[in-house]
Amino acid sequence: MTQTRLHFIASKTESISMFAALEAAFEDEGLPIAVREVDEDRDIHEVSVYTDGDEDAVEARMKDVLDSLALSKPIGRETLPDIDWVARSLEGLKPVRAGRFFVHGAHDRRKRHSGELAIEIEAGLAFGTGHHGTTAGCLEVLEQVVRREHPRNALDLGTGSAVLAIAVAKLAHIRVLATDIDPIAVKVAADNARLNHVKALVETVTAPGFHHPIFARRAPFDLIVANILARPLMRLAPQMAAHIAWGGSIVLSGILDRQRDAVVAAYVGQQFRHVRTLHREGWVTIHLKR
Ligand SMILES: C[S@@+](CC[C@H](N)C(=O)[O-])C[C@H]1O[C@@H](n2cnc3c(N)ncnc32)[C@H](O)[C@@H]1O
Repeated sequence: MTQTRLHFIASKTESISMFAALEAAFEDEGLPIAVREVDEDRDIHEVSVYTDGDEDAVEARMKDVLDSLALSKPIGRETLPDIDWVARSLEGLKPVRAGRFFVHGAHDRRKRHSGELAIEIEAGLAFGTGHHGTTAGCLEVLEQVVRREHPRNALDLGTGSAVLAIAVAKLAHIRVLATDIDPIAVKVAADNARLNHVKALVETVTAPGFHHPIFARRAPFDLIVANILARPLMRLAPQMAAHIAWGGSIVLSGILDRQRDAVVAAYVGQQFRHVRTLHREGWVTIHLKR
């Protein structure tokens, strides 16, 4: 699919506030946004929004966001060549260490250390190589929760590449239900579970939120991890409460720093109590218990 990059030049200060404002504006669509330093001495930065949809509509919303910050910038367009960018970017990915986990591609198998829990991810078309602050944050919190609480029945909602489901299965040796709204991600998740020798423990299912008969069979869970986004997570709070066992833990991410209080409030309203918030690269991972 052809992608378009819409971009403009800004100072560092402007680019920081624009990044946050654009991320909020395009949160629901999940459009990738990037800031890169062009020339540090002259304070030139470039802000880009990537879309494979209606670029006129995206440009109009970028202008609205610029207006709301009283900024006016000419917006340029670049049509990106038709390349499998996920596959291309994976080739150059460095492995990630989060807690005891070592998440790597096939090319870094030899870098595994003994004592580490290695997870091999060839994510391809699904999110979750471990590089994003939200995934790494979940891995770190999950390690602590599993060590302390010894869960026996886990759910990874919004599994993407299945990186988190694989992590829980490898660490706790328990069954994990791994669900995603996107059937392509579910196929990738199943392939990754097989690649990591936990296919017998990780069951993959396509489901939006909790809409699937499997939840009636598999709930209540004593551990739920969901790395989605703040708004869907807030909407899901009552159903999370309905599917978690008393004393169980939930680990939530995909939440920006400034959205943390609203998400915690939504879950406190469902009789969860806040245990810990981990901050990583502008994102938070929240651990709550019921
Ligand atoms: C940010 S990725 C997280 C992937 C992986 N769990 C990780 O932590 O790296 C979010 C995933 O959630 C899925 N998703 C978004 N909304 C969902 C929903 N309502 N129900 C199920 N999956 C959803 C997306 O398709 C995507 O694969």
